Amino acid sequence: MRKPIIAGNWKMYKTFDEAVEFAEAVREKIPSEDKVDSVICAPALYLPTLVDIAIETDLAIGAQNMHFENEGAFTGEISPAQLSAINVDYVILGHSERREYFNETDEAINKKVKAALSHGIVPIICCGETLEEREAGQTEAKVSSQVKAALEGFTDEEVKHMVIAYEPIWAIGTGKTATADDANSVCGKIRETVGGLYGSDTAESIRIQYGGSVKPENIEELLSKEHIDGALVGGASLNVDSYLALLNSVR
Ligand SMILES: O=C[C@H](O)COP(=O)(O)O
Repeated sequence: MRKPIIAGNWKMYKTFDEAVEFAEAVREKIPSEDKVDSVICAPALYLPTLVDIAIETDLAIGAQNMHFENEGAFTGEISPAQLSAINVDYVILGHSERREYFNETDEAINKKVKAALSHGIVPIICCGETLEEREAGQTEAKVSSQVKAALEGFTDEEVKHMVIAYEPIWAIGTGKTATADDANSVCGKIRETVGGLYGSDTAESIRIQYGGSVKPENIEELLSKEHIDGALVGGASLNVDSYLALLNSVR
């Protein structure tokens, strides 16, 4: 039985005061971590404060990106060592916005996954197809090649602790959600890909989220599907009531 994981991705939203207000409002209302892993991935400059607010609660804090080197002359970047030193638990890697606007490659993402694991940070590895790729029948090939590239060179145990987020790019921030059956089918293919690389035990253990216009109104149906173990949520994670409703949708 895989524990659901619901992660909010705040992207480049919220001022510092808004972030603090949100974390203070939700911290005592997070469902038990025995039931669901509840994560907020916030802009980097808020992370130390949010980690402090979330300490000794069931809320976990994540970053939205990081470099793969521990230190160096990389202006503007943040390292895995810096994130782990402030007790950040998760990091989103390879989000489609990073791939598209910041030229992140599969190779860099693979290095980042390695770096995250070596610092005890759980990577949330994103994959997903464009509308053109979907219409050309290339969804499975695209997603599977992204997953293979990101997961190259690990042990079974390491892979079991990763999280994969399937986010069809055409469903991000558009209000269009993949149907629960379509999302489940692609998440099932991702599981098969992981199984082909690391065996069925690992495939059954790794958690796969769906992301793309997830809201309190559609999360229950998504979570009811066999291969969907949670959600990576943008817009609907920015509001206290809606974030808590997403978490409380886990039965
Ligand atoms: O990382 C989150 C996704 O990009 C989904 O964003 P959204 O829920 O606003 O569609």
